[in-house]
Amino acid sequence: MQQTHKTLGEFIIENQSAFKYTSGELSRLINSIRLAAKVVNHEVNKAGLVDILGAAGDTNIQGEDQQKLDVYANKLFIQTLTNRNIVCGIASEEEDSFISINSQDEQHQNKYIVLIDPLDGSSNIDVNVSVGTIFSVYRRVTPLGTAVTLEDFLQKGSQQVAAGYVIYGTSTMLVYTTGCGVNGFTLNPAIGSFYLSHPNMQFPETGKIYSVNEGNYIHFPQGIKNYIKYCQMEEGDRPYTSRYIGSLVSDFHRNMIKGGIYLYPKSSKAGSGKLRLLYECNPMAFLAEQANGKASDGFTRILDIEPTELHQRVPFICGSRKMVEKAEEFMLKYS
Ligand SMILES: O=P(O)(O)OC[C@H]1O[C@](O)(COP(=O)(O)O)[C@@H](O)[C@@H]1O
Ligand SMILES: [Mg+2]
Ligand SMILES: [Mg+2]
Repeated sequence: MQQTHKTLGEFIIENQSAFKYTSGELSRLINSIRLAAKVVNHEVNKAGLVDILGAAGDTNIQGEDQQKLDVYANKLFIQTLTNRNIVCGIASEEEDSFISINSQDEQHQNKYIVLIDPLDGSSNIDVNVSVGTIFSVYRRVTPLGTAVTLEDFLQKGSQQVAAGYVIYGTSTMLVYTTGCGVNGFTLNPAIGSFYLSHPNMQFPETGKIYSVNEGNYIHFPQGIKNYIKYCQMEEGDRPYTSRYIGSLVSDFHRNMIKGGIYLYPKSSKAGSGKLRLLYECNPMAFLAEQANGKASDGFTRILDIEPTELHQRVPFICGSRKMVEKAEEFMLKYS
């Protein structure tokens, strides 16, 4: 990475005023995510994976077998955000309930909460395929200096002040928004700095890639079945290419660069879909909209959904605006 690219730190300082929400505290929060991501990246890539690969032998509240790396990443992000005394609460895919971080000392009246999927794409961990981390940041709604409550976490996605992901792939990137566009930073592992490599990332208005687990096809609503057939027809700009990595972060990242649509619909197997609203769909939807893309459950804008519980799942359709609108047309017409 030539030195010409500015570092994440330089970018934040330069854009302090420009960002809609960036405050010094929020910048320190993003920097904490960056620090933790570097350590997780090291573990994901280091030779000594034997000690943190494989199943941890537990299951999380979702009933999913926890991989050691899920547990390791979860502990690391929670520790980093707690020790740097930047947030007043954390909710994680790997924790049954939210964690209240009470710092009673006066000067630390932290106002931000973080919801996190510490390791996204868990099924890829043992097979050396890219995985990610997803985070979502809100201002608390209950009084400063008190213990956070569930109300602080059950906010609509439209209330987010920041959201982003880390992708541990052929290179490691931090991609985030604070409400004024999406910027991507690539880690130069030789010196441990993230450099602005993808300024102002935008979804192409349309694309030729659709990402869905077609193994669930027979369980999909009729509208989704018909949309998938539409993608495969020899007509107009189609057939599209099917690309599905099995890691939301990786499929989203590729589609944002090349143009495409990601679908995880509800099905007779997964009644509300698989992805969690608060720490997967909302942050990815915020990023999508900030990059001129779109995200819905097939009918409702993801960022407008009123959350009812911490780990609730919703159907998720996200990507290039025209492709999402076409899928919504099929959902409206056939479901
Ligand atoms: O294997 P499936 O059912 O297609 O699900 C794949 C999806 O599940 C996920 O792995 C869910 O995320 P977690 O790995 O964090 O549980 C997404 O990253 C991915 O898009
Ligand atoms: Mg996930
Ligand atoms: Mg996960």
